[in-house]
Amino acid sequence: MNYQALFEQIKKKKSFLCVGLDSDMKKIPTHLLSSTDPVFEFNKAIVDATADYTVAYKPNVAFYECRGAVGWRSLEKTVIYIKDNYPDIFLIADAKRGDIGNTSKMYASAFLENMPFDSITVAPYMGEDSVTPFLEYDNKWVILLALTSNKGAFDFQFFEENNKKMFEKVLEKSQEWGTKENMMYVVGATKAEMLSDIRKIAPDHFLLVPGVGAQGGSLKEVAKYGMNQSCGLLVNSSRGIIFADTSDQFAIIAQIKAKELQKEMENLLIEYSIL
Ligand SMILES: O=c1ccn([C@@H]2O[C@H](COP(=O)(O)O)[C@@H](O)[C@H]2O)c(=O)[nH]1
Repeated sequence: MNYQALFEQIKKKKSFLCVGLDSDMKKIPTHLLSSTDPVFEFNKAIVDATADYTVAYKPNVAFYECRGAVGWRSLEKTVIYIKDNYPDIFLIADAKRGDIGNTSKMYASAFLENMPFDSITVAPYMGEDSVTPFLEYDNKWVILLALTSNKGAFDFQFFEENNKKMFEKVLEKSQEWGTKENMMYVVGATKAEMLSDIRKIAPDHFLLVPGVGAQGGSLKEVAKYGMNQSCGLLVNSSRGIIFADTSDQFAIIAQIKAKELQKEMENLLIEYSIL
């Protein structure tokens, strides 16, 4: 999916929501546990309930990898199900990969070639040759960690040299490798006030913004400081939607939560003249 197609989806659905499929086996509703693949059944129900309100899904690979081959199979079935049934929805592998070039090539092939993901999150720490192998696929995206939502972000990302913070250097330098058509950045909703400075360095790029819902970030603040003329935002909520309820009503409650966020997003898209 390219930049314009993503923007068209945002306008069509009046939403810039990304639903995070952090499908922790320990939280799967008990009535699904007797099926052969409870995580896939859970994801399928969540996807069918929320697809009208979201433009992206983001399975966090950790929740699948931790279960070995069975988990990988659930992940693969989930992304194939989404691509087959909702082909216009943007798929993010939240895998936070990045290694020497020769190894990054293998990670890129795993997620962008052998599974139908549109994008993958990548850690920038190892620099250019660790990132560029992910950029070799047409219509696929790298989502580079810039300023993360967690407390540990303050350990390295604010390190300053020549008046430039490390995350600002990441935003600036990486624009030599990719463009707004194949690179996005992760910026945590918990640090929304930093978005206006980030927009000075990356005015046009899409930003993947996790941290609303369970981590307490404010959607309003994110839109106020981060929205650009093409919206430029994919705001993720995982636990706040998929585990809002863990009874046999989980899918309908997830739908209500996704619809609430979509409605808030619609109002913000109107307020900032995108719709
Ligand atoms: O800075 C970051 C980068 C990634 N994440 C991931 O996003 C989701 C957030 O889940 P919630 O349940 O909505 O808190 C999760 O997969 C994180 O690993 C992030 O939170 N912050």
